[in-house]
Amino acid sequence: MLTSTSPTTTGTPTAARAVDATKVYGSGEGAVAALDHVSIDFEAGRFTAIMGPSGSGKSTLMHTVAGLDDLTSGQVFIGDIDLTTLKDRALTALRRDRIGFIFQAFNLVPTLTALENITLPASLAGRTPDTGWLQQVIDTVGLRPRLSHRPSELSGGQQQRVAVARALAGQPEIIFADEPTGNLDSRSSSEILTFMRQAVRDLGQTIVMVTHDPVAASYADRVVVLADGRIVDSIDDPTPDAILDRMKHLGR
Ligand SMILES: Nc1ncnc2c1ncn2[C@@H]1O[C@H](COP(=O)(O)OP(=O)(O)OP(=O)(O)O)[C@@H](O)[C@H]1O
Repeated sequence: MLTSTSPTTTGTPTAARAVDATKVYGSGEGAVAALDHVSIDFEAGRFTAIMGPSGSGKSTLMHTVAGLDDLTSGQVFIGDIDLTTLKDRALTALRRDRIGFIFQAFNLVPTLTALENITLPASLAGRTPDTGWLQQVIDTVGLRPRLSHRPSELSGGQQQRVAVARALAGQPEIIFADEPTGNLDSRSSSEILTFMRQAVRDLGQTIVMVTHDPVAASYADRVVVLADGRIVDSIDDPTPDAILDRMKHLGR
């Protein structure tokens, strides 16, 4: 894991970065700059939250850095690889081999067991997951007693734990999580966020998470705040109060 990260000027390896990234939707008078010359490093082995008002460009930033959408100008890197130079097939392979995803809707396959769902990406890629690692992930997310259950036999929180384990199982260089607790009650949310936190602390995982929730964001090492397609703030070791306070200063 984390083999091809590149050092920043501060010496901290970055798992992903955007350089002068701009994304414009539409043209002429109707053009919207969803990202407006954004440059940011996502450091390896850290948990970063992306916050900002609705329409500020959070999803666009995540989707372009994850290679799910292209930029109008600028560059995005996963490790040392400039995604803007890759053709579709290479991009698909890179997403499959090096990136993990967790979505708000858990996106599990209903006919497969929890264990089969966890190992599905590796199976599709023709790989056998590292057994020791898989066991560690299963224990980290506390799923051992539920491995033979199908998604319909699991609570929402348990289903999202399966999705977290699925993302972790392939030892991706970086995991992108899009509102991963948006569909969960507060208890399940705090469980999932605790697992994500643990994965960063104990397993060295890199996670980037989009969220609207200051409590969810407070589990991160750093919160990056977007407004109108630009990065307007960055908060280290955030607390919910500190985040709320800084968001208030955005005047929204
Ligand atoms: N496919 C699209 N076509 C046109 N405009 C788009 C498209 N996708 C996003 N936008 C616009 O780009 C801007 C940023 O959208 P984005 O979804 O990245 O914001 P967001 O911060 O994730 O919002 P939310 O919190 O509501 O999900 C918005 O003004 C949005 O309307």
